[in-house]
Amino acid sequence: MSTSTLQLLQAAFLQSWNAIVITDAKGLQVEFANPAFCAMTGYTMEELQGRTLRMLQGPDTDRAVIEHLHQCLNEARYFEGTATNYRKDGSSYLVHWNISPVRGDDGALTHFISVQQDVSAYIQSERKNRLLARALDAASDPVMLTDAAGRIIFVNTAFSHVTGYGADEAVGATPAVLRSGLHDEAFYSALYRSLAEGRDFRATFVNRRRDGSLFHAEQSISPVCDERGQVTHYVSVSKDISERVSKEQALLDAATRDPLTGLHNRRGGEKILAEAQADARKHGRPLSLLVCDIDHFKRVNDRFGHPVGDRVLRDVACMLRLAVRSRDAVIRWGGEEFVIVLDSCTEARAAELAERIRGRVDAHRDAEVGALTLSMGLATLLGGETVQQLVGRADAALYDAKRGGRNRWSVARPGSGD
Ligand SMILES: Nc1nc2c(ncn2[C@@H]2O[C@H](COP(=O)(O)OP(=O)(O)OP(=O)(O)O)[C@@H](O)[C@H]2O)c(=O)[nH]1
Repeated sequence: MSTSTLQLLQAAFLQSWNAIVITDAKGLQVEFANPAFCAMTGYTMEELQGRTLRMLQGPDTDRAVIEHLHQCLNEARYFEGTATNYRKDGSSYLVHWNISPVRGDDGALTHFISVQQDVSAYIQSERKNRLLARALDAASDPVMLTDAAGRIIFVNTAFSHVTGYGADEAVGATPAVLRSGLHDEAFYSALYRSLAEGRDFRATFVNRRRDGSLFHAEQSISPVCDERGQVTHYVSVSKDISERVSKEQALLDAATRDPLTGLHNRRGGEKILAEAQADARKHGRPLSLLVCDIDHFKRVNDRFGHPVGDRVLRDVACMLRLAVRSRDAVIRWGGEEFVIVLDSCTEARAAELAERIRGRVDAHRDAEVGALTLSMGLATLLGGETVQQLVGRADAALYDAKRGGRNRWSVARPGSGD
């Protein structure tokens, strides 16, 4: 070997970032150690030379690894392992190392060379990652991680529990699998804008489970950036608030529903009417209103008692509900009076419906009460008319029907409710 090759090998040995140590053929006494090895162990070359590396072992050094090492040395075989070692100052570190036998030209074993690496920081960060992954998995709220392209790379157990998608199905898919179709484009534009600007996006999402059912989730989506500020991932943490929403809905229903008939009550009805009027104006659609009143209802109460009167109210409510389209709102306006809001319905069609309702109720025979009839007032929204004016005209038409002999319907005249 030329002098320059030898010099090169020596420089490589001395300058290597990896710790290198060369022992005798028994693998016991140190013959050479490079500066990286000295730095890692805290011993000087002089302190190491001629001594065995057993001094690096301590109470936490894995015995099984050391036993395997001895076996390899005895059999002059390659060894690789990881164990806790101790520096001169007593502090410990995790070392991953390998040992290779070195043979002379005649094939006889002359030395062992060992290349070592302090892997404490790596193992610690691995352990921390595992701990974090376990903590995320144990979290009671659903967590989802996606890559920068929006592909799901992790979901926790709570996510699977809430959505019905197992990790194996979710990973590789996109969060679009949860889309309910109930959010408009403006919602998603706000979401994408927020994330593109590096800001968190928080909102109540209506999501769809794997079985098709819907759930409400308070969701927070945050971009995660690398050291250069490039988005690498998105983290979504959510809270299933379906229970809260259904409780709120029940409270809202209690405030806007009539407990006897299950129809909208006057409060809910007024809101529906106001919205229907605004909608009709905006889209130039016709809006008709039917005010229905049970004839001589007082007599029902007086003759059969209040509970029978209640039951009759429920039955009439049911007949009205069945007579209209699902988009039409039936409201218990008060007492024995009902209002039907007929969206996109002309006066002519509303009149047909009024006659159909009248006929059905008239043909019905109540098991206890016998015959029942309804009187109705019909009004169709006029240009510039308020909800109050519309209801006023329908009421006036109802009054006409009552005066006209009951069991009939009347159409409101313009200006009749004033
Ligand atoms: N059972 C029961 N009766 C009610 C309820 N709300 C109002 N009523 C009764 O409905 C009756 C309405 O009587 P009136 O306003 O005189 O009207 P009517 O007897 O139907 O006569 P016309 O409307 O003129 O045909 C009253 O006896 C009220 O007590 C209710 O929730 N349950």
